[in-house]
Amino acid sequence: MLSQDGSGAEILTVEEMYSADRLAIAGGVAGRDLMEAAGTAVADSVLLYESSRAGAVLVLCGPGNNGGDGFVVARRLKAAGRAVRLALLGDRSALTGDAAAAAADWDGEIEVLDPAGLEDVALVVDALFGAGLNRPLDGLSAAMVEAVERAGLPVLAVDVPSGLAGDRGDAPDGPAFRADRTVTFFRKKPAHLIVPARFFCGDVQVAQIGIPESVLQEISPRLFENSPALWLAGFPWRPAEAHKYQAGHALISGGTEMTGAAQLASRAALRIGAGLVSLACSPASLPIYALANPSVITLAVGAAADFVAALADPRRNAVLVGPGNGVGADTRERAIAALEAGRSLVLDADALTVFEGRTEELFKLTAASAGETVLTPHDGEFRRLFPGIAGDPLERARVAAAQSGAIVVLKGPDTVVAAPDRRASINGSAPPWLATAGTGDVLSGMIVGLLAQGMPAFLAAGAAVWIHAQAAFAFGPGMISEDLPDALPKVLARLSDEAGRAVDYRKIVNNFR
Ligand SMILES: NC(=O)C1=CN([C@@H]2O[C@H](COP(=O)(O)OP(=O)(O)OC[C@H]3O[C@@H](n4cnc5c(N)ncnc54)[C@H](OP(=O)(O)O)[C@@H]3O)[C@@H](O)[C@H]2O)[C@H](O)CC1
Ligand SMILES: [K+]
Repeated sequence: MLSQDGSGAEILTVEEMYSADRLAIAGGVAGRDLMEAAGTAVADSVLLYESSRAGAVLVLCGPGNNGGDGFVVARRLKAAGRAVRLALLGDRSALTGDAAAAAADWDGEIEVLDPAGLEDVALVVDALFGAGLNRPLDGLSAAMVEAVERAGLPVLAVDVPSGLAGDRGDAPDGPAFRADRTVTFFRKKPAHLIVPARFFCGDVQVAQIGIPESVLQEISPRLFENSPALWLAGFPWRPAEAHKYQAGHALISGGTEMTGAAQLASRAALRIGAGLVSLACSPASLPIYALANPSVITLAVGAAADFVAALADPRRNAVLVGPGNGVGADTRERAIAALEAGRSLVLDADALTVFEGRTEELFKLTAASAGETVLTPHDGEFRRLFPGIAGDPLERARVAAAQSGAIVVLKGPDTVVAAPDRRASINGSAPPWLATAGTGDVLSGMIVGLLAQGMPAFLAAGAAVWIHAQAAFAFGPGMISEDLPDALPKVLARLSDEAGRAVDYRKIVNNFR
């Protein structure tokens, strides 16, 4: 599942985090040591980033181990010479276990939580609730959130901003801190990545606190942060001795009116490394495609039957139907032909819309197909194709993948790639300017380009989503879709260095010198 190194891409649910805790403690790590390391990591983050602030750090401690972390933070900051105040929600006598031990090591005053007592405060450390939040904030904690917000004070959240449920990406049910920074432990949770929960966390830092990596074998998480750690080891770099047929052949279905979409997709498929790209289009639109895309093979295809003929060539091993194809029977027939031909297939845009209200027919075909299918809906297409599925993007993509037997790419600022076996990746960052016309066509072209090169669909979709966002970041604001395919090589070059392939390419260049 994970690339060989698998370094740190896993995302753990709250339940899995508690298991990691238990497994670490069962393996001989003392819970108190975990808490000491957690609190120290938070204190270090304050000292590193907030040292400029005059005024007191106010540590808000809750009744559990999140609060226990807070006692460690306060003690460490005080020892480092920072002005620190500590306020506890509930009674000190109610503290148990590691939290009680951490409180016993605190030699300062323990105030009662007081929304009115913020005047000399420069920074709030939120150690009220973390993984254990199980209901919306109310009473004093809710009042505290409001008072801190009104005072405009910066917040550093311990593990998860209080008020946010760690496993959910949707907006919190009640008040929640809007943290400038969150320090979490061992691995991120879904709330740290899924929009809008992610926006309450600010900059998320992951601290290692002594939980051994080996616990992951036992937990075997199914959720990952989309990053090269997940798929770089399986990225289809072109070997030195390769010829173009070894890098696959993508067949892309082009529309007659909207001729831009398939061109963007074709260029992107070539740029991501497909050996050949054939663009199947109507005879009337062929000159438009042929003139504008010299490196793309244009295929005159009239009725759907001709598209079936184009699929007869097994070398055309990956297919994309949808971008600019038009919402009509012909598009649906092309998609069905590709599914029946058992090719690796991306269905995007119109090829999704044409199955509205006909998902049973689609799912029968995707389940029966010998090839892997990738569906790439944006939110609107998703809701039309899967009207009955509710929840946050992660949950919805997972349910749709299970129902359709396909890889589902639910596009958004936190694009989720989900597989039928519940594996899923969340893309943690994409620039706002990526949401512009045509970028979806480029993405679907990148996915089919990687499928053509034999990359497994779950990893191909993840790699394409991540590289797509990075290319957009690299280009910067003002980017339009035409810029994206040509912005890919820079990201690929960076990745090839990261993959340690740089030596090969330099060797090749030196050979030709
Ligand atoms: N491996 C790690 O990640 C480590 C994490 N640590 C820290 O431990 C917390 C989790 O601690 P836990 O005690 O399990 O839970 P919390 O401290 O988050 O919550 C404490 C209790 O608060 C009650 N609760 C929940 N929601 C509310 C609410 N809205 N209002 C009032 N009270 C609430 C609930 O108890 P109930 O009995 O009332 O249900 C919670 O149990 C984790 O976040 C890390 O910060 C370890 O320190 C180190 C290892
Ligand atoms: K917290």
